[in-house]
Amino acid sequence: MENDLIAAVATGAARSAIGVIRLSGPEAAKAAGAVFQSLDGKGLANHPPRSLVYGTLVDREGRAIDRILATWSPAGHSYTGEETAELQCHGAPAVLALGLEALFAQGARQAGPGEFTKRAFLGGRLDLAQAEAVMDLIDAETPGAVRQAAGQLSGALSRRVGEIYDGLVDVMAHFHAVLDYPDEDIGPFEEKELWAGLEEAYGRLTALLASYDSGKVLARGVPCAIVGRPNVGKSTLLNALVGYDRAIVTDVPGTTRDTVEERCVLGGVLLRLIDTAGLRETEDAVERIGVARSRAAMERAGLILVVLDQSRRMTQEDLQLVEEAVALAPTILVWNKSDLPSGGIPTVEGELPPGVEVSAKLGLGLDKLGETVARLLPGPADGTEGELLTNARQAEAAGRAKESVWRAAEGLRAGFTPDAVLTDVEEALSALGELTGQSVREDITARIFQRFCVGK
Ligand SMILES: Nc1nc2c(c(=O)[nH]1)N(C=O)[C@@H](CNc1ccc(C(=O)N[C@@H](CCC(=O)O)C(=O)O)cc1)CN2
Ligand SMILES: Nc1nc2c(ncn2[C@@H]2O[C@H](COP(=O)(O)OP(=O)(O)OP(=O)(O)O)[C@@H](O)[C@H]2O)c(=O)[nH]1
Ligand SMILES: [Mg+2]
Repeated sequence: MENDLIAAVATGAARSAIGVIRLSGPEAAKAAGAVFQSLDGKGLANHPPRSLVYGTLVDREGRAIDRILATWSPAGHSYTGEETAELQCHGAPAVLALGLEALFAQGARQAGPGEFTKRAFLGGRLDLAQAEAVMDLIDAETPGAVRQAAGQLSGALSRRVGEIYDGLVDVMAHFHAVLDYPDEDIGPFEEKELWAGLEEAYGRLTALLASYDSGKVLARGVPCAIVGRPNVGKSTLLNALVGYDRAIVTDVPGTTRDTVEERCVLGGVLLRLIDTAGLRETEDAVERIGVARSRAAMERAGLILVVLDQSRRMTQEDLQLVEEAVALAPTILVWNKSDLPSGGIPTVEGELPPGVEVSAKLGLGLDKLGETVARLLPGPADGTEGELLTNARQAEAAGRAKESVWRAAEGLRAGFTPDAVLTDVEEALSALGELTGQSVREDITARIFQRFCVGK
C-alpha cells in the first residue's frame, strides 16, 4: 500500500523562536509549495532539493501568515526515505496551527506519534534499535544518556547484536550441512567447533544482558529514597539538590507527611529523588501512613540516602535504619548539618556504608555527595556507550536468545538430533532479530512507535 501524505509540527507545542512543520509522502514538495510563495516566484519544487528557500507562508485562504524558509528532499534522500518537505516558521503555536491547516487543505493528514520514524524503519533506513535510539535521544536528560542514544542511533548496539547473530548463523550452517548429508555423522572435531560457537554466543549474550544494569540507569535514572529520622534535614537536602524550594521545611519534626518526588542530576547520574516522612513511632494516623510510604520508597529505591544529623549522637534507631537500607540498595550516609558542632562520632561495630558530610542548608558538600554517587553507581565502561541494552523489551529478547543458546548447547551435549539443536538456534536467531526488528511482530512495532512524540 502506498503511504499517504502526513504532516505535523516537529518542534513541540511551546512558543519558540523557530517552529518546523514537516511533511512526508507523495508530492510533499507540491503540497508545501501550494502554501508557500518563494520571493523569486518559482515554485518550491523548482528549486534544487535540500536547499533553503525564503518566502511567504499563506493560510488556506491565501493570506500571508509568516515569512519562512522552506526546503524539500526527493524520495530516497530523506529521513523517512519518502519525498519530504519542511517549513521553518516563527515558532508561534498559532502560526504553526494555521500552516498545518493549510497543508491539510492540500490533502495532507495529521501524522500520528512516531509516524515519520516508523516510515524510516519500514523503509529500511533505520533498524528498530536505531529507531528506539531516536526517542531515547529526545528523552535524554544527562550527557551519558545522550551519548548512549547517539551511539545506538549510529548502529553500535545493532552491530553488537549482529556479531552474535552472525556467529549463530555459522553454527546453523554447520548443522544444515549435517542434515543435508545425513550419512556423515558429526565428527568430534566438528562437534567441538559447534560447541565453541555456542559458547561464544552464550558469553556474548551474558555480557549484553549484563549491560542492561548500567543501560537502565542511563536511560531511566535511579529511584533514590532520602530517609532518616524526623528533622535531620531530608527535605532541605532535596531542595538543595533540585535547586529550589520544592518541599516544605520547618523545625517541627514530622513536617513531611507524604512522599515528594523530583528529579536531579548528581554525579552525572539522573536521580529520581523521593523525599520521605521522617521515620519514628507515632500515634498520628496521617504520619503513620507517611512512615509506611517511606519504607515503601526504600524498597523500590536503587540508591538510598540515609540522612543523619551529625550535631546529634547516632542512635540505635539510626543504626537499625542503616542496616535496613544496606540490605535493600546501595546506601550513602549523609551526615547533615556539618555547619553545627559535631555531636560526637559514635563507636560502631562493623562497617558503615560510605559517608559524606554536608550542610544541606548552606549547600556544602554536595559535590562530594555527587562523587560518591558516581563511585557507587558506575556508568558504562568507556567506549561501550551506544551498545548497552536500555529498555525492558530489548533485555527480554536478549534473555530469550540466551536461554535458547543454552538449550542448544545442552542438546548438543546430550547427543540430541541435529534438527532438535537447530530449532533452539533458530529461536535464538529470531529473538535476536527482534532487537533490530528483522523478526518483530507488527503489533509490537506499533506499540514501540506509539511511545514516540508527534512529529518524530
Ligand atoms: N530539519 C531537520 N533536522 C533534523 C531532522 C530532520 O528530518 N529535519 N532529523 C530527523 O528527524 C534528524 C537528522 N536525521 C536525518 C537523517 C537522514 C536524513 C537524510 O536526508 N538522509 C538521506 C541523505 C543523506 C545524505 O545527505 O547523504 C539518506 O539517508 O539518503 C536527514 C535527516 C535531526 N535533525
Ligand atoms: N544548621 C543546619 N540546619 C539544618 C540543615 N539542614 C536542615 N536544617 C534544619 O533542620 C530543620 C529540619 O529540616 P527539614 O529539612 O524539614 O528536616 P526533615 O528531615 O525533612 O524533617 P521531617 O520532614 O520532619 O522528617 C529545619 O529547621 C532546617 O532548617 C543544615 O545543614 N544545617
Ligand atoms: Mg521533611
